Amino acid sequence: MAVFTPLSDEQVAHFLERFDVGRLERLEDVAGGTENSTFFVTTERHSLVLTLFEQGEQEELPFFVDLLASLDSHGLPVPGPLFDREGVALQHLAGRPALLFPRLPGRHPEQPGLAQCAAIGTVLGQMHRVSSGFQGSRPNPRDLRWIHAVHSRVMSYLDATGQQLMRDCIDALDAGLAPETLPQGALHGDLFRDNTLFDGDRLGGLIDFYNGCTGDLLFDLAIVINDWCSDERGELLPERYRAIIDAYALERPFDDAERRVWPLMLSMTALRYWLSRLLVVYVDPPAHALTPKDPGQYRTILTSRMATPPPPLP
Ligand SMILES: Nc1ncnc2c1ncn2[C@@H]1O[C@H](COP(=O)(O)OP(=O)(O)O)[C@@H](O)[C@H]1O
Ligand SMILES: N[C@@H](CCOP(=O)(O)O)C(=O)O
Repeated sequence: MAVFTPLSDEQVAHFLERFDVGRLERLEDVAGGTENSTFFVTTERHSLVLTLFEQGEQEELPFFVDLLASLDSHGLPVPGPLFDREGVALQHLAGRPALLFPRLPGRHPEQPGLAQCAAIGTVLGQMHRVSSGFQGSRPNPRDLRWIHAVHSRVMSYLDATGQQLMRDCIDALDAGLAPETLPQGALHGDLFRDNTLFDGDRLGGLIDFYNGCTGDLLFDLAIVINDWCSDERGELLPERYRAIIDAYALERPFDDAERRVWPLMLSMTALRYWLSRLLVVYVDPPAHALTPKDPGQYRTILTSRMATPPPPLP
């Protein structure tokens, strides 16, 4: 379930009066999602999504509004926030910060086909190309410094092999990644399949930008590759990999530093999710009872990335 703060039709009808969207026709709770309360809102003229922010860094919300509005203004398929008649996007409803978005079409792809992989590579490359000019700043909260800061909190929950894997990965990142300077820009920060919508092979859009930040563009691509292209054993699926990488490179070619660090970036983002999932399971469970995501999946992916270098970037 993903409605932690229920809303009545009356509350939402009253809220919508601030916007030029027409009268409320239907309000539905959205079952998916993990952090915020999400509602589908149908008015006389629009299909919308209403999000109430339940947790997280609420002072960061203006950054997310600016980022989405900027990407939307460049014609990227993202839900650009709606502004009310006074030009304000960020609202309050039922004691929570609230945003209203257009509802994008489609469903999350579980087993993405090659056309879907190419589409996500293209749009991520386009997004990175325009986002390098984005003026906002939110340093990546899940970078190498974060890994250094939190890994000791989960070590005692790992067996000896897991501890060694984590140490070896951090040592490799310190030696090979830390000294490099990579192309920068705004990132989605969590572009898993379940943060995309597809109508057949047509990309409906990218959603859930609440891990959005600024930093190494390659970090974003590595997250996509690990989620979209890993099999049960954590190994890369070569056809999906090629489809994403080639489509991305046509939009934003890689530089030499990115080619050098690519294997490490895949390991780093695998470690980032292994760690964040371990923290949820053992250290800092969320306030709401939800089934936690399996840390073991990302341990398996990291083991594979550390053992087998990926095909090089073009
Ligand atoms: N703009 C949108 N268009 C269509 N569906 C959306 C949109 N935003 C969210 N959703 C739906 O709501 C679900 C939860 O949204 P999400 O932002 O991922 O929540 P959470 O931050 O709680 O994980 C998504 O999986 C998707 O089905
Ligand atoms: N997609 C992530 C969940 C979001 O990451 P978080 O760091 O914000 O918890 C996953 O699959 O673990």
